[in-house]
Amino acid sequence: MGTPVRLVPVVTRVTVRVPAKINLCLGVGRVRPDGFHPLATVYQAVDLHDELRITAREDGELSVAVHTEFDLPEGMSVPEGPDNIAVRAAQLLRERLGDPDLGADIAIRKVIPVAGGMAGGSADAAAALVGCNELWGGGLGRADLEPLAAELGSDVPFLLHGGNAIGGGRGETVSPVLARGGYHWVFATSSEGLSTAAVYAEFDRLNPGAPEVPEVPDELINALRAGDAHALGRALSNDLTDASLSLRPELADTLEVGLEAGALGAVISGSGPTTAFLAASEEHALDLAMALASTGSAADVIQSRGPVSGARLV
Ligand SMILES: C[C@@](CO)(OP(=O)(O)O)[C@H](O)COP(=O)(O)OP(=O)(O)OC[C@H]1O[C@@H](n2ccc(N)nc2=O)[C@H](O)[C@@H]1O
Ligand SMILES: Nc1ncnc2c1ncn2[C@@H]1O[C@H](COP(=O)(O)OP(=O)(O)O)[C@@H](O)[C@H]1O
Repeated sequence: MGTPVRLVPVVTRVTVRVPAKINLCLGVGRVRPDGFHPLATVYQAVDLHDELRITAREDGELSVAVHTEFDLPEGMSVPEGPDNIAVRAAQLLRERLGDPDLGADIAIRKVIPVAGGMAGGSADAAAALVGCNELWGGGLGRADLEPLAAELGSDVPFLLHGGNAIGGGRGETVSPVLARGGYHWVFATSSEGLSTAAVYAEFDRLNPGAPEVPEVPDELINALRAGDAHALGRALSNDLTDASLSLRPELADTLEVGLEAGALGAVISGSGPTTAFLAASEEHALDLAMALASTGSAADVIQSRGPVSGARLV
């Protein structure tokens, strides 16, 4: 009989990369009794990544430090404490694993715009689930992490998957879309964030007759199946557009500039205020980016590609 063996983590530090998302279509139905809206959306994960470096601790402490690569929208901050959604994700996983001594120092390098409609917080939550599961030897598979992800936020489960996927329910049920091709995007960010809850509330005010069951347009699925960027550009849609424009009218000008500069399609990303423009090629994306940057209305103009994978250890 020797001394009891204490299980120690196999690794002491992991790095996880996690993408942003856009909604190629966002069908929104009438608000449910629980306050959420039924959605019929197609998510695409795009090549704009946050990176989380997570170091194990054995004293049950969870800390977070955030380094942003850009100026935050006015009046906006990313919490560096228990309110950070990456910390909430780690806490939830720890409860699921049932060991209060599990701890971690989480360092987030933020590249995804904050409060921009690109799910940056949700992405960090998905990354923290994947990273801490590895670090703590949790042994949970993606299917086990999904319910935890859904508890953290409606679009967290998609960030575990990535690619192109249909989102149903309140956005948390995710099924992959058979799709072909890669797409070139240009994003125009804003110096002012938009609250998701405020945009949904404005949607309710503007749409008392919203359908109970929203639908994904066939044209969009067909465009993705065919890998046809021109058809995809024509099929982009977002039921939150009027609500976002009602709160931020100047976004209409940005959409117009991109379309006049030849974008195949333009759409507000999720609840906004980031706007997304589809280009036919890398060169076309550069032309669009220059046209958008020259107006000076965007905080930043970013070229990107999609689809890419979800949260991954690197
Ligand atoms: C609009 C979307 C489109 O993908 O993306 P973002 O623009 O935030 O990136 C999502 O629905 C955002 O999902 P997420 O940001 O995870 O929302 P949650 O944390 O679950 O909810 C925040 C708030 O948004 C509202 N909400 C969210 C989802 C939903 N289907 N109906 C809602 O009404 C509720 O008021 C809720 O309190
Ligand atoms: N790790 C995080 N990254 C970004 N925002 C976070 C994070 N944790 C909490 N938040 C809070 O979430 C809100 C922004 O959420 P975010 O996911 O960036 O926007 P959106 O829902 O528009 O995609 C802000 O109020 C921010 O303070």
